[in-house]
Amino acid sequence: MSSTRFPANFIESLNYAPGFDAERFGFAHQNSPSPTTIRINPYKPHAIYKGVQVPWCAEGFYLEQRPSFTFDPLFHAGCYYVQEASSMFIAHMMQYIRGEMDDAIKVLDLCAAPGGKSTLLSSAINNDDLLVANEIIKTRVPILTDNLTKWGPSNIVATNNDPKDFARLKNFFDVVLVDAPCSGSGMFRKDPDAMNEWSEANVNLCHQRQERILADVYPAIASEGYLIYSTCSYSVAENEAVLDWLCTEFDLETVRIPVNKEWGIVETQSDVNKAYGYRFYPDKVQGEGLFAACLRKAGTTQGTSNYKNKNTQKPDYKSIDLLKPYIKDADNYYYFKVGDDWLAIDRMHKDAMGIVSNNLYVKKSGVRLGSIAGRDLIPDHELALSLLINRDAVLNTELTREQAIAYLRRDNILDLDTTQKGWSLMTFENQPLGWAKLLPNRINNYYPKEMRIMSQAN
Ligand SMILES: C[S@@+](CC[C@H](N)C(=O)[O-])C[C@H]1O[C@@H](n2cnc3c(N)ncnc32)[C@H](O)[C@@H]1O
Repeated sequence: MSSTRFPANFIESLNYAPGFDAERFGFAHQNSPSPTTIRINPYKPHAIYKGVQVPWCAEGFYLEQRPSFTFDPLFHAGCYYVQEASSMFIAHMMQYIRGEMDDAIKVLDLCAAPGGKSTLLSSAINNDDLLVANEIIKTRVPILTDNLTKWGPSNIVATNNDPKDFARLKNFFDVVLVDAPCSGSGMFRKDPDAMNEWSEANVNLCHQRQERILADVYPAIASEGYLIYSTCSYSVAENEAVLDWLCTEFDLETVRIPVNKEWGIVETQSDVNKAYGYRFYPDKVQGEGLFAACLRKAGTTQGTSNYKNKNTQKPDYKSIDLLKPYIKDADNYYYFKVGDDWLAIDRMHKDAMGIVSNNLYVKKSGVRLGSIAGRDLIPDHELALSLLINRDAVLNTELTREQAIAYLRRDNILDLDTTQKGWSLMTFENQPLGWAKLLPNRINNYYPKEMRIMSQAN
């Protein structure tokens, strides 16, 4: 048996990492393949195949095989997200701390693309809560917003900002998740190419960047609010050492998260401040490498509620009345315009969204409904996949699997027997995929070009 070739000094560098067992760790990398896991969307219930449950996440499941997700219409409908099992532990942390807070909360996912943890946080919070999902790298924002669109809720705002911009929102967020960019050793089994990037020097650079990101966002955490910090690195420098630095530099105290011993998670404490952290090793859990920790900000910080918020849009009741039939519980939403398009967000999030959009670069807020031409709504893709759509107000056309794949490729849909005319939701197993316009002798496919299936294999 040949052994996995880890980068030079990698194994030695982990000798003091809590719970690290070089032999078992090497064996797991050589002999046990990465499990395939999905997390189902609780807002889009569907009888999809569910395997064995991920111990720390009620919505996570191990699959026996890796199917072709690209050619599963339910994947495109947002019925589930393909996510590595250890990462789902953030849902367990979020549920625990959500239980400690009574009122509606505002949550920030600071390093959010492609959106795995944003969709996970979205499932762990209430409708009264607001999630802001931020990504610094502009080219990574579309994948984030596409995944949020597919997931469906309307209580999410996506932004494209540098962490330092969040200093403008002092004491604004009750929970901040920093899923930090890291040296990536936790992904070595799943993605062996990641080993080429690893070096001790890079671990140190990552450590410095992690401190910078955390220092930048710290002012945005509310008094008595929570910071969840996670990496997919095994290195102490990127994990426990960062906790020690946080506890020394800022008014933060450790939060111990209850974990079941049988889950195989290693609970650690940092050297100096004894801050709790949770380590995942592939030889101890069915999942990849992860580190996660939770800290709480002391309740003494003086905040300001004097945020920049100049929301001056006057309501256009004629247009809003035209939109309302398309929306379930339509009076619960605030309707506003961006360019020609109408958007809707839960009424209780109007002020918070106003503050966010006056201070940050917003790329998506609530649900984009579409534009109004004459007395008709030209519906947006976001509306089709959202949870707020009133499906009784529009046509619904059910597709076979082959037709659904053709639709998702933006090909012609063959053998579609329909006498109905107008805008229609195209559905597969009753789950909306997007819009098409049914015309007397053809169908116009409005599935977004940039989201279409490109791959030819099926
Ligand atoms: C570990 S990934 C996030 C994965 C994501 N949370 C998920 O679960 O799908 C780290 C993210 O941080 C972003 N990032 C890179 N450099 C950054 C910086 N200096 N400040 C903030 N975010 C950064 C990356 O673009 C990347 O999207």
